[in-house]
Amino acid sequence: MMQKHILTLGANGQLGQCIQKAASQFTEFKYTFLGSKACDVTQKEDIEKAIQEKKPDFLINAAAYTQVDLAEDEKTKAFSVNAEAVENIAKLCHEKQVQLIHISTDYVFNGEKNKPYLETDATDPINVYGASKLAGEQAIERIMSSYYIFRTSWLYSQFGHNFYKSMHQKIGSGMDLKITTDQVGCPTNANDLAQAILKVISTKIEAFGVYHYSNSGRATWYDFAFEIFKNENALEGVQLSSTDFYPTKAKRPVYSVMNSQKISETFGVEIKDWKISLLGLQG
Ligand SMILES: NC(=O)C1=CN([C@@H]2O[C@H](COP(=O)(O)OP(=O)(O)OC[C@H]3O[C@@H](n4cnc5c(N)ncnc54)[C@H](OP(=O)(O)O)[C@@H]3O)[C@@H](O)[C@H]2O)C=CC1
Ligand SMILES: Cc1cn([C@H]2C[C@H](O)[C@@H](COP(=O)(O)OP(=O)(O)O[C@H]3O[C@@H](C)C(=O)[C@@H](O)[C@H]3O)O2)c(=O)[nH]c1=O
Repeated sequence: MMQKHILTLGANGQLGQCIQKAASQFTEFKYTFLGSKACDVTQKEDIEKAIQEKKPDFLINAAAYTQVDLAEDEKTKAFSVNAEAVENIAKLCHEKQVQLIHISTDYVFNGEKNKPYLETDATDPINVYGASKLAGEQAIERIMSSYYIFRTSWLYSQFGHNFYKSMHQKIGSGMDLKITTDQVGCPTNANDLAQAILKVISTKIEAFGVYHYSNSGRATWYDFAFEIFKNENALEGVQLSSTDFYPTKAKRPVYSVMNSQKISETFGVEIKDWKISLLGLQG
């Protein structure tokens, strides 16, 4: 049987690098990884060329504009990558019968709920990044049916820029760190997400649609920072304190814990506790 081919765009970002790493555990597939230089998703002809040349069965779109605060001032750019480019990807995937795997965010919700968000809950983004990601989701839903949209939250890993790495860099610095308790969500190890994505594809179940995938449990950003330093026995080396207000340009949802039961029941994807998964990365 012909090996199925997975094309990943935005391959040098945090998730893209985690997918490259996870690929070694899913050897039944052939892979192509293209970064933003090889395929700029805002250029329709770049996507067209990549699909034409590689003829993938699956396209994972790991490309995104992810700077939540800057997006407030760069609305056009955020929408260009997170919405318009996604619309073109969806059109081309639909035309060429490529299954699309797209990643979205907990920031599509307004945070007014107080129990974990379900896929069926109403979206209502409160910042530009969230609005641009929602527009991307809606374009896919309008254009095609053979898609997976995985909404995830608070991604971190050994790759790229993320909260875990910025805290880690402060170990032993003696710095005064004030970390907010004003949001409750769930840190998610991007390596776990990468494995979940490949696992879903490998099941061949084809139950398309929107799925929530995060690690389990709940945390504030302060809890997350505390756990990072604790795991390194480094609580002494910084001045860590909590604050209930850390001013930022973009508003963020006060509550964005997601319920990942649907993906777990449909595909048998394992959902790890966030503290255990973090320890796995640090231990
Ligand atoms: N990070 C997080 O906390 C969360 C992320 N998500 C979603 O998960 C997905 C992966 O995020 P993550 O890996 O963390 O993000 P990163 O910012 O680490 O990676 C995004 C990648 O997209 C690339 N990219 C940006 N613009 C373009 C473009 N025009 N053409 C091609 N590639 C482009 C970037 O490349 P370059 O740097 O060269 O521009 C970068 O490599 C995204 O959809 C994001 O919205 C969801 C929830 C939480
Ligand atoms: C650096 C720092 C941040 N904070 C606060 C600011 C903010 O409210 C919160 C999180 O900070 P960040 O800006 O790192 O995280 P943020 O960019 O909001 O992370 C989000 O990224 C996008 C891409 C997503 O999709 C979301 O799921 C989520 O992961 O922590 C502190 O309280 N103290 C600090 O020293």
